Amino acid sequence: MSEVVLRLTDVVFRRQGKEILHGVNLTVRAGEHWALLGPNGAGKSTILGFCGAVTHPTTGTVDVLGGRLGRVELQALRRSIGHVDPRHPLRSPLTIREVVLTGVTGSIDTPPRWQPTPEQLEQADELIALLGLDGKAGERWPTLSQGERGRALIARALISDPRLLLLDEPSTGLDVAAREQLLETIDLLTRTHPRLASIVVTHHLEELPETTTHALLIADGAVVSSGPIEQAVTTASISRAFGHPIRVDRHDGRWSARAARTRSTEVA
Ligand SMILES: Nc1ncnc2c1ncn2[C@@H]1O[C@H](COP(=O)(O)OP(=O)(O)OP(=O)(O)O)[C@@H](O)[C@H]1O
Repeated sequence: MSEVVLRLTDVVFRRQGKEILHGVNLTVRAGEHWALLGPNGAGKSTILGFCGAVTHPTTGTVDVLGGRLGRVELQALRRSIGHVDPRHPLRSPLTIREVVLTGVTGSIDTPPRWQPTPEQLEQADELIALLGLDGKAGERWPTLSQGERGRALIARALISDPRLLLLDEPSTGLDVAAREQLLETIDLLTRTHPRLASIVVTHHLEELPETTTHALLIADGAVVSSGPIEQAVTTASISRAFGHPIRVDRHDGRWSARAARTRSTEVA
């Protein structure tokens, strides 16, 4: 079996007298691609905060890349985790190439007096091409579409050669074509980076990459189902998690969900 990249054991999280997570278990291994699914307020971002070595659990343990949160230096751990956040707080008009290079420095802006090595520049350009942004390396952040920004941020995350890639609602704000291009790119990573493990957070089954292997479905801070995606994502589990009768389908590797309605003709 592949090595464990991430393990959450009996994780409980309390804030302001409220229990937000009630004992979550999750084991992610190298090469696995997880979806973290659930309705608004279920606790997805909170779980992603542990995976990204950003927050500590109240009780329970979180082991990320062999280091236990609370015992290892978080900054060092974070360098091995690629975190793609669509709300990336960039203010200055960096070019795509510069944005990708901020993945080397782990900063939002290019640090003063920092110069990339020729190898880092070459790697940035290779990733820019891999992410389908060929010929756009010199274009500036404010002029980019949401889809281009998303792909630039994935290149930024990959330049530090992470073992774990976290994608927080990567399709938010994308039109259908941009979403499909992004999903194709994420699928491509399974071939170019076969050891990489990933976790995609989403509310929408339609936004799952075809290459998703596992899913953790949560509702109200508790696990509804977890495991290989075909077992974890079913009409019953999704209906339970979202508190509504939802029919789940899969066609050509892609998932879809819609309300399970009884047609009036069938009722008659
Ligand atoms: N630091 C905090 N203090 C108090 N409550 C918090 C804190 N962090 C999260 N919560 C609460 O915990 C619950 C889970 O939040 P979380 O953001 O993890 O859910 P989510 O599944 O990511 O939701 P969404 O899909 O809306 O982004 C919410 O009710 C939220 O208000």
